[in-house]
Amino acid sequence: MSSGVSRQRVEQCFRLAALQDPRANLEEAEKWARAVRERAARQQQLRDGVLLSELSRPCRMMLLVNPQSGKGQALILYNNHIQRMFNEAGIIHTLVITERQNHARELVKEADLSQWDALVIMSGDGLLYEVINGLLERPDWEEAIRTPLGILPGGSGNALAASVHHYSGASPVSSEELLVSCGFLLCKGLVSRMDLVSIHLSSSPRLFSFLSLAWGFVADVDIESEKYRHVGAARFTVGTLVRLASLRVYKGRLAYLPATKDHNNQQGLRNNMTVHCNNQASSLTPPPVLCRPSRDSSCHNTFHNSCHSNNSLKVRRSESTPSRSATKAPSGPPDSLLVPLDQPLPANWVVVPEEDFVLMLAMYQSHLAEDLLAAPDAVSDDGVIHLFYVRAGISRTALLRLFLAMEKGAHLATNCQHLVHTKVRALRLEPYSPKGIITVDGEVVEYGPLQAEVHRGLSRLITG
Ligand SMILES: Nc1ncnc2c1ncn2[C@@H]1O[C@H](COP(=O)(O)OP(=O)(O)OP(=O)(O)O)[C@@H](O)[C@H]1O
Repeated sequence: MSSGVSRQRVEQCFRLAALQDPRANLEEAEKWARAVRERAARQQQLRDGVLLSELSRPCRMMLLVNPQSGKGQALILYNNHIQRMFNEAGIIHTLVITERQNHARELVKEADLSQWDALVIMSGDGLLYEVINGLLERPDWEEAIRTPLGILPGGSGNALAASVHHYSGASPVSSEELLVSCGFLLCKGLVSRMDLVSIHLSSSPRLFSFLSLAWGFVADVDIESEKYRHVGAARFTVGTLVRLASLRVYKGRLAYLPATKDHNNQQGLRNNMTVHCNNQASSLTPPPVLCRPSRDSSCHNTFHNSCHSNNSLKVRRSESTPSRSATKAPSGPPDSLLVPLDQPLPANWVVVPEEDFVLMLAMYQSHLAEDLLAAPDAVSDDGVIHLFYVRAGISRTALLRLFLAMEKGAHLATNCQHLVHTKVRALRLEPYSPKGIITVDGEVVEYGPLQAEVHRGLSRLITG
């Protein structure tokens, strides 16, 4: 009744304004047409299952801010941009300033989640990692992990924020504009599903990752560039150049369970808490694509799907800080595709023939950092791990070209014969090199054998 009355009033206002100022007619009509189009598109997305729901109004958010993230400006950015935006949008939010590592994790483990419509993180990706793993450590994890999560970029990597912006269809923007864009998307409050990947390390509890798993060049740059944090996102460029000068080869065995056509066809069929599994399905995998010969003489022939990846993210590593994998194991769903790490792989897995790598990167969101579009066709809940690896033998020039192309997501079109991209549902990595770095969501974990399995749409993400 009241909404009918208010709609009548709005329509009258529109007609009145149109009559009074004919010059504004076109502008006004375009505004209305845009609003109608956007609403229709949103409703279609809700029907298609791309969007799950809208946040209820008024909305109550817990906003977790890491004041140390990025250049230490997160609170200033909140005061300058977010506070007013949220107030105008009628979002009731409680600001929680994190004080130390694992503070956010402890908070969400204990929180009465019925009081919150969403948990929003204003920081780099590390704080969201803590929140997700904290939610999955709760006895009521099945319900808790469905709490809508939001991200506001406050770090120097901001990969998830850049991915959310990308999923909204908007063009790339600068850091501060990214913050405003993500704030706006949070105010819209449209909720999608987000894949999580469970990761087993040899002697640490299972952990959950929402962004990436890296070994070799990418992980090295990520960690080594920590010392250049003061230059912001440019630290990855500096780190890449430094690491290129001392390019290394890593030995190991990589194997994976391919994503199947069957699985991809099921994209519209959403399964809340379990992954669609088909252990018999490797025969349905698309045949490997022979890459076109590259004009770059440093690249040799190979097979497999084309493509590749890059570098970066932030990471805070300190000897006095417990490692990411050192905390209590989350509960969470079972891993139906994995056998124990010390057992042979199931027969339907593919073992990569090469044993010499420059990098391995598994991505489940589109961006590896604000300006690194590593997996351009990834969406938040496609149920696949985008696996990239670069075989040894690539020249420094070719590797640099890949990273530069990645800024626009064009690395997949460079036809580099050393770059392989394939979509998988699970993987196992056994490094042979005695030393190295492995990162999960941009931070260091125990170095050694590991395996991972994607859990489709396990969590909820506000994507706008
Ligand atoms: N007040 C604090 N002081 C120090 N560390 C904190 C504080 N609050 C949270 N942390 C920890 O900082 C770690 C890194 O945070 P996060 O990744 O969000 O930011 P960042 O490292 O600055 O981001 P980026 O890598 O994008 O630069 C998290 O693991 C978190 O536990």
